Formats: sequence, C-alpha cells, structure tokens
Amino acid sequence: AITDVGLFLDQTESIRLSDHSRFVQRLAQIHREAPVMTSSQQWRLRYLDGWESAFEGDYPTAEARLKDVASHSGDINLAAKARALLLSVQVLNQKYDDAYRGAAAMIAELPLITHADARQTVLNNLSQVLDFAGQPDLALKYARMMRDTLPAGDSPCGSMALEIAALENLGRLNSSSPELALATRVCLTAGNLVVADTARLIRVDRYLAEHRPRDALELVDRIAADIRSTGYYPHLLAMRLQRAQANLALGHDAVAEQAARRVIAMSTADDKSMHLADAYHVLYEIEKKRGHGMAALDDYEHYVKLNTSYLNDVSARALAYQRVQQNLLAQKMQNEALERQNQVLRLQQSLTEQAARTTRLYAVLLLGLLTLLVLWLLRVKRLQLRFREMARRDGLTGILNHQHFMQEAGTLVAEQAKRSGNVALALIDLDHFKQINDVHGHVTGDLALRHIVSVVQAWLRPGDLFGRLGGEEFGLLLSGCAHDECVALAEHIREAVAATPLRLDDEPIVVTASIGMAFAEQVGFDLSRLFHHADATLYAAKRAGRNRVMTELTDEDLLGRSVRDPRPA
Ligand SMILES: Nc1nc2c(ncn2[C@@H]2O[C@H](COP(=O)(O)OP(=O)(O)OP(=O)(O)O)[C@@H](O)[C@H]2O)c(=O)[nH]1
Repeated sequence: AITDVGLFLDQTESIRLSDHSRFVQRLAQIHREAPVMTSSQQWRLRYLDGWESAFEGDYPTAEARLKDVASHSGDINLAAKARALLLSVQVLNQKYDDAYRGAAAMIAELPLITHADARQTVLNNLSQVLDFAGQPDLALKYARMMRDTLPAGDSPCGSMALEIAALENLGRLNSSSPELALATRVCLTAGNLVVADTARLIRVDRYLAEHRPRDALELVDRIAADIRSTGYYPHLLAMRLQRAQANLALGHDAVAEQAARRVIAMSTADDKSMHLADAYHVLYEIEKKRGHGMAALDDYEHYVKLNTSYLNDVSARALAYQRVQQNLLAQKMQNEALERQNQVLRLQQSLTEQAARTTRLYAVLLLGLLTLLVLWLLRVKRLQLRFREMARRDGLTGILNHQHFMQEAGTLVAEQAKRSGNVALALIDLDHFKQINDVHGHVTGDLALRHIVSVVQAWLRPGDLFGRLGGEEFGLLLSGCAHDECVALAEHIREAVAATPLRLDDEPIVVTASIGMAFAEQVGFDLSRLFHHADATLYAAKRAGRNRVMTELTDEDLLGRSVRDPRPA
C-alpha cells in the first residue's frame, strides 16, 4: 500500500521515460488505492495522468487534463510544466496556432519560472515545439539554455536529445557526429532509453542517407529490443520503416516489403508522419522492380498523396508559426500605439494641470500684490491722517492749535447762527505764569501747562472746542448751553484749576486762571466780535485781581481803559 503519497508521486514521475510500463502500473495503483491526498498532490497526479494521455497519443484527454492543471492548480511551477507539455500535445494534435501562441507566451514568462524542474520542462517543450514549427535555430537556442541551466545531479540527456533533433533539422549531422554518440551514451547511462533510441534512430537515418544500408540495418538490429521494450509508437514505426528501407537498398525485397507492410498496418489513417509515405515508396520501388505496373502505380499514388499531405502539414506548421508571429507583432504594435496614445494623453493632462497650477500661482501672486497694495494705501492714508492731525494739534498739550481752533470755531459759530443756538467764547489765561517759569524753571512751566489742560479737559462736554491760542492762553468755545449754564461751567473750570495744584517732588504748585467770556446772543454770531469782547472781559478779570470769571466790563473798564487788540484769526 502507498504510505508516503508525495514520495510515491516523486518516484513515479522520475521513471516515466526510463521505465514507462512501471510508471503506468504505479499510476494505476494510486488510482486503485485512492490514498488520502493533499490538494497539491491531487494536482500532481492529474498532471501525470495528462502526461500519460499524451504519451499514449490520446491528445484530447491530455489537453483537457493539462489545461485543468494549468488553470486551476494554483501552483505556478506545476502550471508551467502543464502548459509546456500542452504545447507539445497541441502540436501533435495539429493545433498549431494554439501551440505557437502558447509558446510565445511561455517565452515571455520564462524569467518568472524560477523552479529549476519547471524551467527545464518549459525549455524542453519550447525547443521541441519550435523545432516542429520549422525553427531549428530557436530550438537549438532553448535546448542549449536547458543544458546550461541544468540542475546539479540531473542528466543532460534531455537537452542533448533536443540539440541533436535541432541539428538534424539544420542538416548539420552525419552518422559519425560526436553529438549523436554522446547523446546515446549519456541517455543510456541516465536510463532514458526513449531518448537514447531517438539519437540512435537519427544515426540510422544518417547511414541510410549516406548509402550505408548495412550499417543502418546492423544498428537497427542492435537497438530493436530496446525500442520494443519502450513501446514508444513513433520509434516502432521509424524502426520498421528504416528496416524496410535498408533491406530495399540491400536487395532483400521480401523482408523490405514485410517491414513496409507492418508500418502501414501500424499506422492510423490520420498519421501525418513521413514514415507512412516512405513505407509506400518502399512498396512502390519493390513492385516496380517486380514489373507489377498496376500495383506500383497504386503504391505510388499512396506515396504521393501521403507525401503531399506530410509536406502540407510541414508548411501548415511553418505558416501557422509565421501567422502567430505576425499576429503577435501586430498586437505588440497596436499596444505600442495605444501606449503612445496614452502617453500623449498623459502629457496633455499634465500640461493642463501645470497650466492650471500656473494660473493659480498667478492668481495667488496677484492677490498678494493687491493685498500689499491695499495695505500700503491704507498705511499711506493713516500716515496722511496722522500728519493732518499732528498739523492740527498743539505740540506741547495735544489740544487744537491756534490756527485750527480758529477754523473749527468759525464753522461752529456759523452752524449755531443758522439754527439760532447759543455760543459762548471763554478765553482762559493763566495768572502770573512768568513767576512759575522763573521760580521752578521752564520745564516745570511746561508740565504745569499740560497739567492745567488735563484739568480743563475733565470738565468738557462732547462738542466743546478747546485750543491753545499761544503761551499760557487758551480758548474754549461752548455751544448748546444757556448763558448761565455756560458761565457756571467756566466757573467750575476756574475753581478746578485753582483747587488742583501741580504736584511734583516739592510742595504743590498752585496755578490759577482768569477767564473772560463773550456771548453771541449779546455781540452777534461773529467770531472776531466774540474774541474782541472776551479779550476785554479777560482784561477786566486780570485788572479785578485775577482768578475769576468775568462776563461784563466794569465801569472802570468802560471809562477810559482801552481793550487789548483781538487775537488774529
Ligand atoms: N514754560 C513755558 N512758559 C511759557 C510758554 N509760553 C509762554 N510762556 C511764558 O509765560 C509767561 C507769560 O508772561 P506774561 O505775559 O508776563 O504774563 P503772566 O506772567 O502770566 O502774568 P499775567 O498774565 O499778567 O497774570 C512768560 O514768562 C512766557 O515765557 C511755554 O510754552 N512754556
């Protein structure tokens, strides 16, 4: 019983050529015993079944089994072996186009087939198929590749067989070619009788071609037992034909006839080998010698028919090979054209993308520039505003300067004139300011001016105009307050100034202010008249002892004392 299925399959496969009958027995045994097998072992068995079908000449069964293994085993190396064998089966079954397409595909895939055993099988079948396609040069190339990549310990018998087959077709062999002797010896040593027989049968052919029928016959007799023991049909046929031809050449017509008739009897109707045609040619020669005109003619007709059929088959194979090559070339060119078209499309796409990117870049740059421009304009505008504002302000105190106070005051007076509102002008002059400068210094005088300004500002209402008219004199234009309210506000300011001394390190510095007022309701909506009158009341306040608010002129002022010149507008 089979104990180790893997080992059993290995051993069975290894003797398929050297001991074919045992190989068949073992295949039958494994099917009979049906041991438990892994999936991969089942596929290996199927491959061996396919191999045996091919060996027996049952090509349709072989093809079905091998295609099954190639498509479904899932084992890349076993599939490669199955496909390689399928090539030979298809050729033998005259499916040339299929075989040559398969061969082209296998050549392309060759670098992927790394398993040494599978690679040997593929190279082996490629060489066979290409030789059969009338391409002995290529066949020789793959045979030599097979020899050069032979796994260590393997016999070179197989590759030598292919090499001599290709050399034979190239017309490069004669009966004493060392390749033939070497192949025979190597294959006999390896126990591969079928291949050794191939080499020896070629040698017989060469003897016959060299008109050495005796040597041919002698060699045939020597190898007959071996050939019969393999049972390999093409060899049996070849051997009998060679025997017929050799005997014919030696004048042993009866023996020759017998051998030729055995060839014919063995052949199947659709046999396309040259052996059958040649067998009829032997019979034709014999009948001709015998003077049997009708029989000779009959044999000759057979010969011509078979020979034509054989030659047709040879040219059909060569044509199929060329056709497949042309188709592959056309397909390759079509693929290249498509690839070029794709390249153009890809290029166009990338150009479009690049253009879009460039446009985006320009847009971003432009936007950046615009932003910068806007920011710059804003900055310029801000600076302009700042400069304008600076031009309107008094440098020391930050309130309106004289010129701007006069402008704004003019506008305000005109507005109030239109709506008959009330306007009051208060001129504020600090008292004895010269003394502050003299006693505390000019810097302290500056601080005192700013201090007073901040005290006054605390009392201002929105809309009140406050400006420095020069030195220690300030103008305050009030609107929207009744006469008494305006006076009260001026009074609050005066009190606040007097009550809020400037506090530095030393003792507090008290500053007082005199305020003279004028009202539009009394002098009219005219700025210079308002100034003129306020200046006069201010002068009156000073004369009256300072630190006070004056709204009217005293009798004393009215009698004789002239008022000061109004401030220039
Ligand atoms: N520290 C300082 N002093 C100023 C400034 N402008 C004017 N003065 C001083 O203010 C003083 C004004 O003096 P006067 O016009 O004599 O008047 P006063 O001393 O205030 O006396 P009355 O107005 O009569 O009370 C002068 O000593 C000027 O130098 C200024 O910007 N800073």
